Amino acid sequence: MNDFFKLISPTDFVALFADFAPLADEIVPLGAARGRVVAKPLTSNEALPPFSRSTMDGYAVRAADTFGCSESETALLTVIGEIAMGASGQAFSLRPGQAVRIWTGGELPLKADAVVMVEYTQPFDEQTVAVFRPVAPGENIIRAGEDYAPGSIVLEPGSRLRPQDLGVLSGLGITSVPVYRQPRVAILSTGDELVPAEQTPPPGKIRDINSTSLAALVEEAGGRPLLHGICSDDFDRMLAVCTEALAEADVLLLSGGSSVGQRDFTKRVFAAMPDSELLVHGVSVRPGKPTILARQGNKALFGLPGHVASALVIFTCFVRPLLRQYSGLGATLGLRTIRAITAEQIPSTIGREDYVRVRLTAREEGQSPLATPVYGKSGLLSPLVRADGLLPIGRDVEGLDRGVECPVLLFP
Ligand SMILES: Nc1nc2c(c(=O)[nH]1)N[C@H]1C(S)=C(S)[C@@H](COP(=O)(O)OP(=O)(O)OC[C@H]3O[C@@H](n4cnc5c(N)ncnc54)[C@H](O)[C@@H]3O)O[C@H]1N2
Ligand code: MOO
Repeated sequence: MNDFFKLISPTDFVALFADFAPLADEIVPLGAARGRVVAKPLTSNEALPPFSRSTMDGYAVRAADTFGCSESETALLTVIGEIAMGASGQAFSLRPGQAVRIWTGGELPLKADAVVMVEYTQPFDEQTVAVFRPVAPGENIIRAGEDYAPGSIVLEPGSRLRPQDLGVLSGLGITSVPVYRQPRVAILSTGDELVPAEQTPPPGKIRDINSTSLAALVEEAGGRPLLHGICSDDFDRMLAVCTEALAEADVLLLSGGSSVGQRDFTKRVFAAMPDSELLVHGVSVRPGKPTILARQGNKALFGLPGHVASALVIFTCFVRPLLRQYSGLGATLGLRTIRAITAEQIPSTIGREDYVRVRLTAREEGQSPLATPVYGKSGLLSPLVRADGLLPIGRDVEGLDRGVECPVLLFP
């Protein structure tokens, strides 16, 4: 009996990733840090903003001087000067009854606690401005340190850097960041029927699809794909190519090249690699049952099913969480999930977790979208192209009725 049938559950599969350590950290400049994952706490050494600033064009005032003023009873304030943009406001200190002309973003003068918008003022004479709407203390200003106080933690380890995060770091003068190294993922397609996508396949051959879709999936998940092309179904050749590819990588993805009996072939290649250990040979999911996982120290080797849709689903459910584990994000799917309603009855077989490809149709506002299954053999990609996400149906569930609520994992 071939040991395809020693199936591991998807949960047990993902649990294995806890034994893979996140990769070491490295320092990268801010310009190259988008999407990278922070490896150490980032703390502000200074206040942001560094000084109290006006958020409007107008007059910096002592708010109390404007209390009770109105259109019929204006407050008359003496204008003692103007703070040019980029000049320090500390050149002025307001005494009661005084104001200073200020622009959006300018540093407040000493003793000022609010800004009156220019629209609510009128010049009275050369040195006096009439204010006809009162302001409260703190109005129209951002206080020093209101964004971040000195010593506060700005980003915790495990944060994936988004544009707004990078903006804050640059505001604080943190121009390089410690981040986890990106996992390097060697991608190898195998099968004597495959030719590179640039070539016109002769009869009996097809173009390599998996290399391209897997490389894009790796990039999207924050890894760095290393393409190794196509390898023929030859044990010695494959052992040499896999060994060489893994030497430069953290993960090896080997897709196809081995139906049933020949699956042992991938297993034998992985087993023959120095210091390797076989962890999984078959997982109870559909599509993608004939999946192999081996490790070599902290490196992982995946034997992915050759069928194009199966390879994609297995990447999403298993390779992606491992890449996240290496990147410091934890072994999670990292996909957005939404609640949807099944548009029709969806059958499923007991014993295997089904990942049904579904298309979502919006309904009226406030209502969950409808999930319609897009059926198709796992050798076809068009169902995945038409689908918006995957609807997991548990191992012990026989199927879903029409009209039931279900979670849908959205494709990234
Ligand atoms: N008698 C049985 N046959 C098969 C079984 C089974 O249990 N008994 N399992 C089926 C299932 S399920 C899957 S999934 C596949 C597993 O396929 P392999 O991983 O062994 O890979 P291949 O046989 O090489 O490929 C299958 C299919 O995919 C095409 N392929 C492979 N690589 C690529 C690529 N890079 N780009 C495009 N297409 C690729 C290949 O030409 C085959 O058509 O086995 C079933 N068979
Ligand atoms: O398990 Mo296969 O991956 O159904 O096509």
